[in-house]
Amino acid sequence: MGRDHVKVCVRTRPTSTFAQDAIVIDKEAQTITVNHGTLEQEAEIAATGMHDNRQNSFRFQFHHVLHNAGQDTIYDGLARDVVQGAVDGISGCIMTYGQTGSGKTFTMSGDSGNYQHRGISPRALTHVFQEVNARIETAFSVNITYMEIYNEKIFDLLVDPAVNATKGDYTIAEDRAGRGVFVRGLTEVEVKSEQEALNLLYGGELMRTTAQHNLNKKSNRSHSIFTVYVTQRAKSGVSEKVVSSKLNLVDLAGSERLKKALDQERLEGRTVSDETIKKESMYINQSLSYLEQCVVALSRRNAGHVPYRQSKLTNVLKDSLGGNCNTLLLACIWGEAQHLEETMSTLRLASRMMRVQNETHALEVLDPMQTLKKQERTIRDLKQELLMHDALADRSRVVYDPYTPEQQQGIRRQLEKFVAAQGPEEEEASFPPLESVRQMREICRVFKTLILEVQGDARSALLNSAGGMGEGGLATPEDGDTREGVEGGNPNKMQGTADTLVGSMEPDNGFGLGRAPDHARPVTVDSTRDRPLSRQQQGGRGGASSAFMAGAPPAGQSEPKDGLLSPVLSASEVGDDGPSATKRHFGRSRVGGGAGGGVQAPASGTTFNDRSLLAGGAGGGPSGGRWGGGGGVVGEAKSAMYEAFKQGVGRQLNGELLATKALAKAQKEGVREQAARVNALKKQIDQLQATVRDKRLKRPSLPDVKGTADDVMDEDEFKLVTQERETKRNYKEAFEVLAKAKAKMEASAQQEEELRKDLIQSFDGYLEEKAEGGFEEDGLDIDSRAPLSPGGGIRWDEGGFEDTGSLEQAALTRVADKDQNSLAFFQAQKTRIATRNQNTLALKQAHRSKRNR
Ligand SMILES: Nc1ncnc2c1ncn2[C@@H]1O[C@H](COP(=O)(O)OP(=O)(O)OP(=O)(O)O)[C@@H](O)[C@H]1O
Repeated sequence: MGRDHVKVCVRTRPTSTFAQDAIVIDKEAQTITVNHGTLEQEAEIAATGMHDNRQNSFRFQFHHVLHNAGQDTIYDGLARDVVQGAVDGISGCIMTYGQTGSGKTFTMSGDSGNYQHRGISPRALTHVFQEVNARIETAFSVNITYMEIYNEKIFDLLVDPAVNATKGDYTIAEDRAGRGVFVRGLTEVEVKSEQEALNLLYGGELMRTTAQHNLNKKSNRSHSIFTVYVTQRAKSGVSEKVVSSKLNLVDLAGSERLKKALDQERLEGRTVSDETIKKESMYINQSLSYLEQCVVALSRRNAGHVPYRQSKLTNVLKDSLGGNCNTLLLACIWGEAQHLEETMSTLRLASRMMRVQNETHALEVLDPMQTLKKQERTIRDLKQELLMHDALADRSRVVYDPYTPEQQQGIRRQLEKFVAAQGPEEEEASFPPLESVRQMREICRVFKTLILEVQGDARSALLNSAGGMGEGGLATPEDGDTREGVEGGNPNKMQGTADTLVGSMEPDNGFGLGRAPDHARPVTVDSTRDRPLSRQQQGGRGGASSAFMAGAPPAGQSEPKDGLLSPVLSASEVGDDGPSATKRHFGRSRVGGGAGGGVQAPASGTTFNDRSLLAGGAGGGPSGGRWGGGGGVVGEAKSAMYEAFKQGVGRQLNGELLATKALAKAQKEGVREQAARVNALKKQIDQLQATVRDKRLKRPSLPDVKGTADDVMDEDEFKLVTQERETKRNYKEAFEVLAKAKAKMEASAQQEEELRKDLIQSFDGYLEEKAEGGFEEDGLDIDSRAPLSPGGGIRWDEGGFEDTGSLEQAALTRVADKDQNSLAFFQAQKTRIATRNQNTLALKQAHRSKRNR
């Protein structure tokens, strides 16, 4: 076991405008000095020409400072050891930390379209499988999980995003003997090859971006954790030891301040509300600040309480921070002047991390199956030894199987003879011959039974004689006493059965039915009738209460000594609605409790509903995504591409959108006209009603035949009333037409929104596909439209039909010629692109069928 400090390295993102005056890197001493004065200080210095004594120069020392370093340097110089440790049985964790855009994802995952620029994760998988394949004497099992923590909620990246949306939150558990901290319920996939592992890595990344579209959450606003579990045991099966380790590859969310996050999102054209961004920033900052609190607590000489449980991130990383783990922190910084504040904060946390110490040792556990097998082998060997020993000692009658009832009876008869023997000679003759320790043990056991029987007989004889000496004197069969044993007038039988229990051995060598003791009687309805029922019993419903009513204690519960049946649930547990309602209540209160820190986690399906999707996606233009920034297509160029896309690849979809838009507009106009008609009719009704009312007030009253006054309508008034009735009918009809027209208009508007969203998504996919051209730079040309079938297939090309099997083979040969190790990466990319295309297609089809419903 060894104690090691967390290794901390700083990586600068290459930039042409590196703030050389403000950030001074000493590669020899591995230090960074930041000359960071506040704006007020600088203004003050400019105005007065005098420096104040506030510190504005900070020097940080790290294990490594890598300026303009390539991906190879990062992996071979830093990450390789951690991965090697994980294969050797010591868990490892590599974390990237820093502000958005500083190169965290580039460092961890790299460029998925470029083999040379692949990051730590794909390289680590190559490394792991190289070791697994090389160590032929060891049986490895490699399992993978991939998750992200977004707004303090865990998302499984190895399942469809829709599954995550319906699933409740996952729980974090700890297995001290094996895998350490893990997330219960997360999909864990066993992988047999590097390519399978790479497929999961890229598949998970694809899930992140798919969820980005569907849930409007952005991948760089979440923490992602890719975990590789390695279990190894000796193939020979001689050792029952199992060594477990894991490798956590953590890409943390951007650590910038809220204002910067807002500016950045706006710049990238992300179409979500400020509230959403604020909420994301709040969760990110909260979890990073808890991470910092843990690091501060751990960096103290005597680390007391470490607040791991405050956030999901720190809880999941519990054993990577101050636990049994080789931890490497890669702090990524952007060396430009405008990012100085973020750089300072990154360097501060990184330098604190330098003080954190971890304990590293391989975790060995015993495989229960192997242990059992080993013990079975030992027993078999020992039995053989014993047989040989018996044969040599002429003890051939010794048996090692359990004694049968007949053999036990034989011992019993011999012992009875021995007990009945008179004098030493008889005793000697009746003494059972001793053959083995096992036989001696069995003799003792049978002897014990005999003694207990005699004791029991003596006790019951005493009791019977005491009972017979009571009121009625000594009981005789003539007295009509029907007690067992007495009935037949055989005192021996009475003694023999009085205390012989059901299944006990009887003196005549058989198993008697005996008599169950009183205390062994089951509780009957009668026996509980007199007992007062507790409140819970009276109030309980369902299974538990019916068990009470039948008088039987609930399964698994014994009857309490005081005679009262114990309640299934305590009073506090049983609510008015019975036990199940109580459970529901607990469930709710637990949810409430889980939302600690004053912020309630979003209930699944609440935050990420269709409406928020519409709000984000239907913003009128293509969503920013990864294309919005980081050197991608920006602003006007992107709009121009979008326009071109609408006229080209997306023409059909755009045509549909325009037609639907026109229809929606015409329908809106129709609704407006119909609403005017309805309003006019309403006005007409009001006027008619007023006129009729007026007329009714003015007309004279005439006495009727019964002498009471009654209203008589003149012709004019009759006409008006008829007209009013007619207008009301027209109004009703017009209103119904209006309602139908409105419904149609809303459906068209919705269809328009969906088409627009489709168009934007297709555009995003189109851009991404274009960007896959990165392979071409490398000479690894992957055709994203070609079907991914190992046997090949036929595809349409400009020149006509082509056999893609031979094309694929040619591409593979080219890749292998260039670098044999890149084959798995190449294949995984093909799978990723094919999956992405399938996802896009499925998404479009789902939208279509929804629209047509
Ligand atoms: N060391 C580097 N060399 C070359 N390009 C880099 C380097 N670091 C970052 N980049 C480029 O900078 C851009 C932003 O990097 P990246 O996405 O890795 O940043 P990030 O810190 O992960 O940001 P986010 O928090 O948004 O995910 C990418 O286009 C990436 O290719």
